[in-house]
Amino acid sequence: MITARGLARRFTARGRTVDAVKGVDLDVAEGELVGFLGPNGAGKTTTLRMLTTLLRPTSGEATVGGCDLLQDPVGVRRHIGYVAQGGGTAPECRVHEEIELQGRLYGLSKADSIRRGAELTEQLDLAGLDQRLTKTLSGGQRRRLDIALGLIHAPRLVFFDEPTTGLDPQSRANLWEHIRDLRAEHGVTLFLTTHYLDEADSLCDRILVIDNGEIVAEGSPDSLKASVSGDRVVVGVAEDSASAAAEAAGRLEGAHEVTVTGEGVRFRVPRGDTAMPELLRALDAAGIPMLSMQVQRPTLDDVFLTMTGRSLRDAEAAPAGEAAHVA
Ligand SMILES: Nc1ncnc2c1ncn2[C@@H]1O[C@H](COP(=O)(O)OP(=O)(O)OP(=O)(O)O)[C@@H](O)[C@H]1O
Repeated sequence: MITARGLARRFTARGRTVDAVKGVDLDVAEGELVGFLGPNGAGKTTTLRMLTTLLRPTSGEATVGGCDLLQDPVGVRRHIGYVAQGGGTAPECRVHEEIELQGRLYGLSKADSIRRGAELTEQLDLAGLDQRLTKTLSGGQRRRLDIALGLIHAPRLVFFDEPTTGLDPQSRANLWEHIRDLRAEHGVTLFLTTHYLDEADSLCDRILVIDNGEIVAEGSPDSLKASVSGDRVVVGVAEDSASAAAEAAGRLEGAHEVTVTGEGVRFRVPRGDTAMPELLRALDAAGIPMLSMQVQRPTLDDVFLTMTGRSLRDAEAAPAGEAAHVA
C-alpha cells in the first residue's frame, strides 16, 4: 500500500535550514495498522504530509495506494483518506452539511453523499447528530466526524495524524475501538502518527520510531520491546548503602547499566523476577535492608531510550530542532 525510498524534506526559513525528514524508507502492506511514533518535532507530520501529497519531498520517491507520489498525485488522493491533526470542520456548519459537502468534493452525487454519510454516522456512533452544529459536538464526536469526512469516498488506505491528541482517556479508548473496527470490518489499511506510547503499543501491528527526521527502530510492539536487553529493576536502600547495593547488583548474572540514584540503585538484568531473590540474599548478607523494589518489563519508551539515549517523555518536553514555520 505504501512504499517510500529516501523520502526527505528540507525547510529553509530566514537563512536557517531544517532537515525535517532525512531520507526515510518505509513499506506498509495491505491491511496493516502501522504507527509512526516519535516526539514533537521528530518529522511525523512532515512525512505524512509528503505521503498524502500535501507537501512535495525535497528528494526521494514513493508509491502510495498503487500510484506514484510525484507523477500521479491526483491518483494518490483518490485512493487515500487523510484525517488531519486539527480536523477541518467549520464550527457553524451542521454535521450533515459537512458530510454532504465532503461527498460532493469527492465527486459523489448528492444522493450518494447522503447514503454514504448515513452509513458512516451509524458506523462511527454519530447517528442522531446530523442537525447539530459542529461546534456543539464533544471532542470525541468531532474527531469521529473528522474520520467520517476522511472516509467518505471509501478509501482503502487512511492516514491519521495524531488521532487522539487532546481527547480524554475514555474518548481515546473509544476512538481506538473505531480505528480497530475500520480494519477488522472493512479491511482498511491504516497509517497513524502518535506520540503516545500506549496508543502505539495497544493499537498498532507494527511501529516505526522516528527521531530527528530518521527512523531509528521498526517492528511489532512486542519485538521492539524484546530487542531491549532485559528488565529494568529499581531497588530502594538507604543512601549510605547505595554504593554497596550497586556492587551487589553488579555481581548478578547479566546485570548492566547499574546506576546509583538518590533513592537506591537502578539496573537492567535479563530476568528481573529470578534475579531479585539472589539480590535480596546478597543484601541481607551485607546487612543492607531493602526498602522497596520494582521490576519492569521493557516498554516502548525503553526502546526509544536505547535507540536515542533519551526518554521519549524527555524528548517531548524539549523537542529537537525547533524552527520557524514557513508554510
Ligand atoms: N513549514 C516549516 N518550516 C520550517 N520548519 C518546519 C516546517 N514544518 C516543520 N518544520 C520543522 O520540521 C521538524 C519536524 O516537524 P514535524 O511537524 O514534521 O514534526 P512532528 O513529529 O509531526 O511533531 P508534532 O508531534 O509536534 O506534530 C520540526 O523541527 C519543525 O519545526
